[in-house]
Amino acid sequence: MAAALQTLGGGIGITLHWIAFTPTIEQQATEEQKKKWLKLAQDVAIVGAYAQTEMGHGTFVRGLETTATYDPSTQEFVINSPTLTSTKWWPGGLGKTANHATVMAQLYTRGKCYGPHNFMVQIRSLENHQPCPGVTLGDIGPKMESNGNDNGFARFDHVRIPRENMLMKFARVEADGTYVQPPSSKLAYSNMVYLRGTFVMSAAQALASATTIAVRYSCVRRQSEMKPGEPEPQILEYQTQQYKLFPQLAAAYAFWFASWFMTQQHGSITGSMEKGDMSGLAELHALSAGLKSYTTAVTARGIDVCRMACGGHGYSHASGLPALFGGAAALCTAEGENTVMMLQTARYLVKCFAQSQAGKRLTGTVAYLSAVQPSPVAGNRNMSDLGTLVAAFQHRAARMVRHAAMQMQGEMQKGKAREDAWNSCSVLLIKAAEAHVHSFVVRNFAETVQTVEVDESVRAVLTSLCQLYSLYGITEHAGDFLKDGYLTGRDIDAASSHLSAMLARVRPDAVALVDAFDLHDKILRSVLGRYDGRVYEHLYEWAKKSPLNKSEVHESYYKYLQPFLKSNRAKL
Ligand SMILES: CC/C=C\C/C=C\C/C=C\C/C=C\C/C=C\C/C=C/C(=O)SCCNC(=O)CCNC(=O)[C@H](O)C(C)(C)COP(=O)(O)OP(=O)(O)OC[C@H]1O[C@@H](n2cnc3c(N)ncnc32)[C@H](O)[C@@H]1OP(=O)(O)O
Ligand SMILES: Cc1cc2nc3c(=O)[nH]c(=O)nc-3n(C[C@H](O)[C@H](O)[C@H](O)COP(=O)(O)OP(=O)(O)OC[C@H]3O[C@@H](n4cnc5c(N)ncnc54)[C@H](O)[C@@H]3O)c2cc1C
Repeated sequence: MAAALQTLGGGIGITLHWIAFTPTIEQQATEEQKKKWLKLAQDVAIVGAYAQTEMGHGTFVRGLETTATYDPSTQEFVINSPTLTSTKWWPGGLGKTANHATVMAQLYTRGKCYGPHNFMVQIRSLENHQPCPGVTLGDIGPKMESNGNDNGFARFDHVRIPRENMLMKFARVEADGTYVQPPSSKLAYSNMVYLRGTFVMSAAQALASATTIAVRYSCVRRQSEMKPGEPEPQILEYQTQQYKLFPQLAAAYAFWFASWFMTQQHGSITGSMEKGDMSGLAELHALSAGLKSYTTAVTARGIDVCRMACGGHGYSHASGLPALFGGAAALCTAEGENTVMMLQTARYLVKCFAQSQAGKRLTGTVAYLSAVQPSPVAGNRNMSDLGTLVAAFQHRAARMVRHAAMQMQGEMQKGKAREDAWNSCSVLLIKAAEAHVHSFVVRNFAETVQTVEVDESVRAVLTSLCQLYSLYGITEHAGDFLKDGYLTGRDIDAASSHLSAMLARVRPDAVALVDAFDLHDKILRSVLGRYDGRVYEHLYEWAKKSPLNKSEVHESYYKYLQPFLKSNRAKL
């Protein structure tokens, strides 16, 4: 993944060739079509972009305006951008790098629209890289981060492609224009499900990078006096610094383990789908959408906490943290904007809740929804027991899902249309879905630390990290757990004091825990996070290389400052 994210130099980028274009061929092309394009893509004999989003639509895929109209007389599709807002906008590599693109377009045949489908379109000449006839291309301009990637725009003016360029593994158009339905219309979205799943690992890696930088730097940096007259301590000795960094470190491990589960689930469910069993698709979509949304949001916030914990040097590009934040922030929007994705998970939860109310036994990641007792059993809980912590998160999620679903039912009973009831409860629905994903991450973390094949001393450290992650979640969201009395004020106090104990428990292993991510300096690209800890010498060397230091007196002095100073002095 790190290699794939490596751009080939400023201004071009083939990240999306690897993580979106090539997987789309793998997942949506027929065997015949794979023979034609897959090896070319894998050998980078062609470079591709995944062109779905348009200037006017990103979230609402069914609202995309690009058209692919079938012409049976020539057995071709005509790809067209009918409006300005239909201009493909954002796809990575589309501006200057790619010579092919999978284009998501509304399929029209025999005068009827069959919705969004993927089409292979050559966009640049393989001889001179000039845009193909009818294709207008360009870069969309500077962005918050990742300016090495040429996110681009594309317009199509009645560009003709052979019928065989429709990716036809699921849906097909016959030579005479007959449309053949896919097993599910959502299979055209399969690449997005796959990519969302990979974002969970991207988030874990990003948070692992940020915590590696911040923890290592917090052992190098000495500041202030903890006791008068004593030497300045490492800033990691301050409990507040531990409270900032260790929950992020624990989350990095939690998300890393969640990405293992996501990858395994994706493999097994898509394996079943290959055999025609579509039953797992809804769960896969809900899990990938929710995990992508949750992990990328927590990661972006967590990276900024790490940046702030490193003081002024954290704000310098020398730390690598601003770039990491910018990249992680992109993950919150790309591949399905986080709010919309979490609402997709909420939609699945409401559906499952209704099924469980109707007596159906739920399975998979929602099984707990039918098993959790509505009546709280208050009492002195053992807040250091992982089973107790997992049960608390599941009870919280089940209560919030039930509450949101019942609110929606209540709105509809008052006569509101389902869509209006949904919208007026969508904040509750989002919070319930977040609680659901949070409970999954906690449960998965606990199950992984209890079963992973490691030395018992390592298991003990991972168990402490899992307790820390869970206790942090409970104290940060205490109101959710207190609301129905499932946890008492005493339980929350116990959780807080146990959390403090866990901070102190993790401290001696903090550097080992970040070293275990095994992120090379070349990947970290951070003076503060250097493995050898020689921060100050390298910070000075880094600064001296700043372009502003190429000359002792910068040309701007002669152009602007000198005349300005002169005129001000003349007035004295
Ligand atoms: C270490 C790294 C550190 C930092 C990072 C460093 C660098 C990174 C920096 C820059 C790079 C950043 C990113 C690069 C990576 C990737 C690039 C990005 C690519 C893209 O963004 S590609 C475009 C992505 N676009 C989207 O995801 C669009 C989102 N919208 C949708 O998916 C759909 O429109 C939506 C919202 C699901 C709605 O679909 P629709 O309207 O058709 O359905 P409904 O809501 O009506 O639901 C109907 C029904 O269908 C079910 N369903 C929906 N989707 C799916 C699905 N995919 N699979 C299965 N089922 C689906 C839904 O559940 C409903 O079912 P029900 O009726 O309830 O039974
Ligand atoms: C770095 C980067 C790389 C990208 N790479 C690609 C790529 O390679 N290929 C590609 O096709 N696209 C790519 N994209 C585009 C990306 O997929 C879209 O930006 C994303 O899907 C969001 O769509 P949008 O930008 O239209 O935002 P909108 O959908 O307009 O969202 C704007 C706001 O409206 C809210 N909103 C929208 N719908 C709803 C709803 N139903 N309920 C509640 N709130 C809603 C959203 O939550 C959001 O806050 C990339 C984007 C970025 C930032």
